[in-house]
Amino acid sequence: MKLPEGASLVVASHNAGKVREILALLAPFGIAVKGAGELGLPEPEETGLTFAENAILKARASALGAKMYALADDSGLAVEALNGDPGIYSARWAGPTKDFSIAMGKIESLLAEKGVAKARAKFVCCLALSTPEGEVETFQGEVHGHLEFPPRGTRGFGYDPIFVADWMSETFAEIDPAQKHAISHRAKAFELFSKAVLG
Ligand SMILES: O=c1nc[nH]c2c1ncn2[C@H]1C[C@H](O)[C@@H](COP(=O)(O)OP(=O)(O)OP(=O)(O)O)O1
Ligand SMILES: [Mg+2]
Repeated sequence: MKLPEGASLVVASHNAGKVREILALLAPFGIAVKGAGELGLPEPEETGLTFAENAILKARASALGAKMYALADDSGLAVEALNGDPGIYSARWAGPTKDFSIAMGKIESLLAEKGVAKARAKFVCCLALSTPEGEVETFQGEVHGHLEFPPRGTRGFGYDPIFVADWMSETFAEIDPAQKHAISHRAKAFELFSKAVLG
């Protein structure tokens, strides 16, 4: 589907780090963008069992609530040796206070128990666009790499301080945001989204 000329878009996320990245990716397209928070839209319960299901339910909730086009992002870190955990539960592993040092510590201890060093992992991002009527389309991207402990870097958000992409030596929290936008799971999903919807 195409975003109609002049239509504005709600970014259906309550995660400030994510919203910052999506706004940066959207910036070159000159679309009027609003945040779900500023429109007072609720944060729906993420009852889906896949990234796509959760992205769709978040996009629909904002689109129907605001009567606007809405773009949602469901994403997470999947660790191979942990059978893909935390996966769609990546935000929930950080607990109600959203403390990612707890979540990263949990991954570190689970890997230590298994005796796994430099665990293979990937970030996954599924973007869902909903029309004001609730018709949806999804776009998914991944970036592959491994985990390093202890966490390093102060940029980015979430699990960025332990993730090192293939062919890189710095974590996602150490690199320039522009470098992350060149290779990230979110950037890859956004590339598919922008070609299909904004092109
Ligand atoms: O680029 C990333 N760099 C580091 N960590 C990341 C990234 N992308 C997702 N993640 C982790 C943290 C985030 O909290 C969780 C997504 O969970 P997810 O439910 O999709 O988002 P959320 O609850 O934080 O905000 P919201 O649902 O309102 O969009 O995965
Ligand atoms: Mg969430």
